[in-house]
Amino acid sequence: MDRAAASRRAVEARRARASLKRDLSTRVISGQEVLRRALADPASAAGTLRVPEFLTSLPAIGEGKRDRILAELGISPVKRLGGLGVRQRAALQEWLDGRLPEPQPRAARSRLLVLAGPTAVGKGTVAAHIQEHYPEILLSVSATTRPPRPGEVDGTHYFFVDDAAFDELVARGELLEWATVHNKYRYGTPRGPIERALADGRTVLLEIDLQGARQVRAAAPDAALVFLLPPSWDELVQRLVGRGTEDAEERARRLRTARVELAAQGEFDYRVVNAEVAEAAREVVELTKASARPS
Ligand SMILES: Nc1ncnc2c1ncn2[C@@H]1O[C@H](COP(=O)(O)OP(=O)(O)OP(=O)(O)O)[C@@H](O)[C@H]1O
Ligand SMILES: Nc1nc2c(ncn2[C@@H]2O[C@H](COP(=O)(O)O)[C@@H](O)[C@H]2O)c(=O)[nH]1
Repeated sequence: MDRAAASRRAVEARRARASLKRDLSTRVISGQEVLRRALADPASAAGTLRVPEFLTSLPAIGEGKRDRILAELGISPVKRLGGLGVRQRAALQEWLDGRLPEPQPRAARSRLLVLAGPTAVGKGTVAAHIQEHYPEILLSVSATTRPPRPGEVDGTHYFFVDDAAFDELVARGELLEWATVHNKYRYGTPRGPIERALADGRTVLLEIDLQGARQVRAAAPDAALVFLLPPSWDELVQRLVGRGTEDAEERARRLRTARVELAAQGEFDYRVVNAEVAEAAREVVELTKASARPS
């Protein structure tokens, strides 16, 4: 293999291990399953994961605890999961089996998932990707008083309504949550389709702003809140400008809100970086899969 190919493979392997560690820490995958994969294929992402990294990716294990476990099991910190000897594997397996079950994350008890994040981070793009590639998940269609952008279709992207119609939706209690976003237009989540989908056992995704996410948390404490992050602030600005749908004044207004939203990311159950749309969508969907598990 030439040097370039070897370096590409090394980058891919690092990415696969990072993704596995994320899945472990969010309990999308169990430690037992990772160990099983490592033993089945020592060259896989699981097999090439170092034992200390594996341990600290497990919920509630910090560096101190990790070092005590390694000493207790007699495993050297340089060992990879796929390179463990028979006795070490057995010791690690026994230790994993003996761990108290972790409390399930919030998502594991809910099928209502909220996707929020600053303007232009890609919420709509990621949500659209999910709608196209994972049709089993219902993407809620919001009502808004904002006028449609070119190409936006009533009933598909939003229900575009005037102020009087929005007032009626609020008065009749037909919205699960609503907010004035960026201090300008009102947006709200119609309650009916969500309640019907949840009653049918479907998972529902809401793409809404921070104020709405807080209201959903209050109304449905089991809902899982996911915050979508940009790779950097500059990239966020670039995406907003590149989208080309707002004038300079509106962009400035949205970026002011973005700073407030970014400061609130700690309120969310999960954070997903949208560097690449399909990968971010996959991460969100993994959370919805966890959410579909019976508690
Ligand atoms: N991973 C990505 N890499 C590069 N560009 C992206 C990525 N995700 C989204 N974009 C682009 O960024 C722009 C903003 O995306 P989008 O409209 O989905 O953001 P949003 O979070 O829904 O914004 P808003 O809250 O303002 O409605 C779009 O032009 C989209 O194509
Ligand atoms: N609270 C709610 N916020 C919503 C809802 N639908 C969309 N949004 C958020 O509004 C902004 C702006 O959207 P845009 O389409 O004008 O760019 C964005 O943050 C959306 O997430 C809703 O039903 N409730």
